[in-house]
Amino acid sequence: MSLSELSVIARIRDRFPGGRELVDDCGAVPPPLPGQRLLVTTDLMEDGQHFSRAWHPPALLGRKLLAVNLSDLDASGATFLGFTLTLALGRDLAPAWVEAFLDGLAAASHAWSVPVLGGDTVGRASGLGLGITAFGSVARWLRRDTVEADDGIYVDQPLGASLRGLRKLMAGWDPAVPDPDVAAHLDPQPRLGLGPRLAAIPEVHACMDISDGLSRDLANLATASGLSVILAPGLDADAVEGGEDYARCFAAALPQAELERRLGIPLLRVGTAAPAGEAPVLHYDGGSLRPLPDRAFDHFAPAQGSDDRHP
Ligand SMILES: Nc1ncnc2c1ncn2[C@@H]1O[C@H](COP(=O)(O)OP(=O)(O)O)[C@@H](O)[C@H]1O
Ligand SMILES: Cc1ncc(C[n+]2csc(CCOP(=O)(O)OP(=O)(O)O)c2C)c(N)n1
Ligand SMILES: [Mg+2]
Repeated sequence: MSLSELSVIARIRDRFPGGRELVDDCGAVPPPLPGQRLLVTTDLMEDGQHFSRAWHPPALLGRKLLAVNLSDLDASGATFLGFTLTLALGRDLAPAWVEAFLDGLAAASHAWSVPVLGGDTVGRASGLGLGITAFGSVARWLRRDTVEADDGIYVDQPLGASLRGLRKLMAGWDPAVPDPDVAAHLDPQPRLGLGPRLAAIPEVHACMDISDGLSRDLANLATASGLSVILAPGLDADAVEGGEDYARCFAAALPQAELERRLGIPLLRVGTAAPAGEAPVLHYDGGSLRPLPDRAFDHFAPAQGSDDRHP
């Protein structure tokens, strides 16, 4: 394949579920299931900002691009209807890189049974911007703004591995050498399907996915819901700073053991909701409750791709 707008679109038509329908100015979003609502989410990934081409195998990057978008839909309780794909491709990209990226993304869209509905392909001088907008159907929308005081806040998988993987890659780790942290960063595995199961439990009041890290995402839940979250004791620094873990993070008024029994998976308690206090997230520091600083990745910090972006 030579790199051209037509060759990229031809490969998408050939390889993706729904690809054969890409013949018009517009695509059609499948209707939500009867009685359900249509949800939409968008995430953009930029070279140097969300990933580095220097270490990210292209097929895994394609898979991660879809995974992070479906993770948002799933955390809202939705099942997947389809997605659009926007590609801004630097003229210096090797055609083989683009092929591998598209093949990884196509394999993921087959695996998660979610068709491509449309998109756009443009060139740019250099660099790479990758965008997906994904649509879903939801019976009960699990939102960020419906946490209730005294809810326990839980996640469905350990946090911090992706950040450790990123640090290793920045320090020169060879991505071909197997490592669980590096794998968590390059190829995150959100537990897709858990969101709708959580939505079916009335005592689960709210849910979101962990993309920015607990220190920011618990604040997102707390602020949206007009209360504070008290961080659970005993979490390590990587779990609190974290980011890109793509765990489901949910608020529930049921004991942990009962939730684990119903869901059939172990959970990690990360906090407790309380009436609004001094800050959105509070933690125990030497016996007293203090505001938890925001340790999330800063998109607008000046240093490109260095650790200074984590304040
Ligand atoms: N440029 C934008 N235009 C409109 N809405 C936006 C824009 N950027 C973010 N949002 C909205 O702001 C909210 C928070 O965004 P974000 O923190 O990126 O969510 P997430 O972590 O789930 O991707 C979401 O409702 C998102 O749709
Ligand atoms: C080269 C590189 N630098 C830094 C990071 C770390 N990083 C980039 S974006 C991000 C947070 C999540 O991205 P964002 O676009 O804010 O996702 P959203 O909350 O919109 O889902 C993190 C931890 C990375 N993955 N790769
Ligand atoms: Mg976003």
